[in-house]
Amino acid sequence: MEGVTVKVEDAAAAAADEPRPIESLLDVGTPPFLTKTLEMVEDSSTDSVISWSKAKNSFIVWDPHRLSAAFLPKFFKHNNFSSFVRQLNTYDETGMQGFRKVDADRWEFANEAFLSGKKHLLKTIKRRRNVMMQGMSQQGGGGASCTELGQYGKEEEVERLKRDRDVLRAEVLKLKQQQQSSRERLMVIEERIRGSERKQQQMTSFVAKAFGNPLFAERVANVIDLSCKRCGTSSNPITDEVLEKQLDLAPDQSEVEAEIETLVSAANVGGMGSDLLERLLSEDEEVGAGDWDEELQELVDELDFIRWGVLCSSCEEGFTKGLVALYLRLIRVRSDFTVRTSLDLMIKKQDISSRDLSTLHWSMLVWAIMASDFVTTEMVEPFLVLEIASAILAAVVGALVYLYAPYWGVRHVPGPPAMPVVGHLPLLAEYGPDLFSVLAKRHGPIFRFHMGRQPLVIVANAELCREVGIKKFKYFSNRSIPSPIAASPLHQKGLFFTRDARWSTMRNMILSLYQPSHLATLIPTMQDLIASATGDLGSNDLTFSDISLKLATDVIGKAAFGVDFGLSKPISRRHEDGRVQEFINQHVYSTSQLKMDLSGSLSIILGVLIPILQEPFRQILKRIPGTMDWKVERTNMDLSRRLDEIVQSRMKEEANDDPGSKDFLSLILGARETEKGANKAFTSDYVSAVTYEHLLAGSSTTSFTLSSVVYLVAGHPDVEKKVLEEIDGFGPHHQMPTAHDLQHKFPYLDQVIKEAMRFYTVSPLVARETSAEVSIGGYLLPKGTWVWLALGVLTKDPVNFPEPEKFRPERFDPEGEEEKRRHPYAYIPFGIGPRACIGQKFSLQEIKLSMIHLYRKYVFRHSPLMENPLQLDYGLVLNFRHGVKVRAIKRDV
Ligand code: HEM
Repeated sequence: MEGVTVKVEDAAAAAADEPRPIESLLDVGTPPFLTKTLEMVEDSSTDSVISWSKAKNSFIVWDPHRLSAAFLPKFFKHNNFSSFVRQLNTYDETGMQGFRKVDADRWEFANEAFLSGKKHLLKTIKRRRNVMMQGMSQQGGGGASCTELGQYGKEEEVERLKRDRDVLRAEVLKLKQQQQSSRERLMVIEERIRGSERKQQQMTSFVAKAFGNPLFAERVANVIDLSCKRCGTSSNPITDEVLEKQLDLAPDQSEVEAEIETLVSAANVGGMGSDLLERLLSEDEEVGAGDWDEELQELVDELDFIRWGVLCSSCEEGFTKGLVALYLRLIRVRSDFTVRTSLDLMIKKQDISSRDLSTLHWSMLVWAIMASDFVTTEMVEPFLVLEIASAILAAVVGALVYLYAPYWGVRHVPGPPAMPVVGHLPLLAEYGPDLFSVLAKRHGPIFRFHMGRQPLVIVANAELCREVGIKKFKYFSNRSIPSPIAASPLHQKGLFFTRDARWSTMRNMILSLYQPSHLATLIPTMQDLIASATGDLGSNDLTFSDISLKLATDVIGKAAFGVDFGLSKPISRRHEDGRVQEFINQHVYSTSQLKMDLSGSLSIILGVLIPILQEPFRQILKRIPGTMDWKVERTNMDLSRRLDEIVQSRMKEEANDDPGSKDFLSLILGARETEKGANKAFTSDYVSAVTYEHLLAGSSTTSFTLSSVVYLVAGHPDVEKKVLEEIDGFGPHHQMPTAHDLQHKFPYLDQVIKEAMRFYTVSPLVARETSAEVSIGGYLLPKGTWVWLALGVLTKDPVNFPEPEKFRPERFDPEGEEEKRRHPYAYIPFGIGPRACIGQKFSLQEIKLSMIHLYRKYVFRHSPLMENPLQLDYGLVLNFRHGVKVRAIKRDV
């Protein structure tokens, strides 16, 4: 650190900031207080209250109360007599210019310079120098004062001390701030020095290597004979003595340090140079041409070795050789900042001003050596090989750190050994969704699963789910964003993936649209669509899951957008235009890309394996026609455009006060205007995304659930019998149930639906992400950990669901023992806590209505074309791989 000086950037400003002694703050010329007091005493109208003594060399306060009430406010803007006395007291009564309390029995004060008609003398009266010390001694009872320490004195002292304390506090604060900023500056400088030292070490080790090479040494020896080839001038002033120094091959640490010391002190001669060096060293500061005058020249002269480099300045060749000699010399002395300074100087002198100095700094070494006669490529090669090898090593270490960093934070959580890059994905391919039950059995209720590089902490226990979803919700209020979604802004802007404050504003607003009263108004629309979809199922084998998907899409299309997609109508009755069909095609394509395995687009796969590559690759691939990324991008763009069109035209309708249809979109646009803060959160792109999300979240989940009910009931005649009894028992088949009926008159359907959702949990994993470090199940999870709740494991746990592989709706009978015994959060197919599914009631209403319609007309049997056991696809939600194939048998009723 020796020889390093800290530059004061702005002396004036710094001086202004400097703390000043309290005395100087008090030294303010003739105090207004004295002037006003004199005025008050002089004023003959106040004589009954305050007046001169007979001798006119002291004044007497005859009536302190009246003085406080009538005159102090007028002259001093307060009515506090004690304050007035205190002010007098701040003028040193023991000094020549002080106030004395003349008479112990009355308020009479005197001062040599406080005389009638002698206003000009007032400025000679000075305030006491050390008010605080005086105050303290008074407190201790010592010292004389003009104030009697009675009623006024003590209060007075307290007030004064308070004020003094405040002044001191402000001073201390200021000093602290200055100390802090000095400390910060020091840290910056230390960091720079460390950086310089690092570079110097690298350079030294290179030079040591170069000089260790006999060929190099030999070439250096030739320096003596070198002369400039072009102009013939002897460019080499290097004497034997200098050469000896240069060939001192193993630079001794202490010698090098000594050289640096010499250099720095040379630069500092007479206080000159150090500031300049500082400024040259500073990366933030540009040194203008005007700064390069005498001072610099002096510095150059002192750093005499620089002359070696510029001796042959008559031609470029000479310059190059001189430069190389200089450079080698400079890097040997390990003074990096000197190298910079000198190079800058050299370049300035040779007028190569346009070069980028910072780039030059490193490349200069290689360039200079290659361009010179001193060094051959063979000499440099080992150095380059070393460089390349270190670069490769650094890259490998970097890659390993990148790949394993997320794992490191959760390494204590148990889990099976993970393969590099792909993690546990091969296990998922082998076991399918059952994998998590298998892992829970092996590793307990909380374990690690690596989706590619990303570790997930899987929670497979009802109580822990309650902890994550409800008790510690504030740490888990957001969802982690998986790779397929990270690639799609359209999907990210829905409620599902929005975060923090925006999420809560959006959620509160949407929730208000899901009031039971609004859901009840949707019943007739749902019934129309269901009747149309299930009107004629024929008697052939059919893929029921396709029918239910069309139906669910139509229902949600109508409820969300007010658009009749008409997918479930017979083709002859569809009045769809090409645009609707195109929209649906795009929707289906976009949805089918959201897979969690390795079958998505290349950028999505990369997102799973090496997330850092996902976005760059997506950007490239989406521009290459024919790639899956290109198709996804186009589809999503088209989809967004169409959604925007729908939103824009609906906005216009709203603006025109056109009542239109009261679908979700209209309601949300209306609420946007009325609810506080909603307009900000719900910009039109978010409105599009949330509306579209309904289509996404509402269609495949509902359709999957309805299909699994039909599939499971078809395989369980006893259940089917009870279902039919309940539906038939409700009333004549033309009687449509109301919202109230749906809630209270179909208890067995409730149980069947619940059991089907338990049997095939459409969303077996629910995602969360920690927003701060938090402990779950005894494991401390760092901020940003992906924590997923394994709803699918809970529903297959025999502790909560005995004989879980059996389809038995009665286990949900509210009167049954099993239901009563079960942990309240063992069955959560719609999620848990404030982030649970928003569409739960909507979809249950739709499923129940569909069942009533279907089973009034048909019963179903498994088609022989149906595989056994049923195969599932594992995407963002579960799907039937080959669909649910059944045969509809018309009921004879
Ligand atoms: C059987 C049908 C459905 C099932 C099984 C289901 C399941 C789920 C699950 C498990 C979650 C995550 C909950 C959590 O993280 O705790 C969720 C969230 C969500 N669901 Fe559903 N869902 C269904 C139908 C619907 C429908 C019909 C809609 C729309 C009308 C919908 C809209 C949403 C939305 C917007 C969220 C995100 C809520 C938020 O983050 O605040 N879902 N759903």
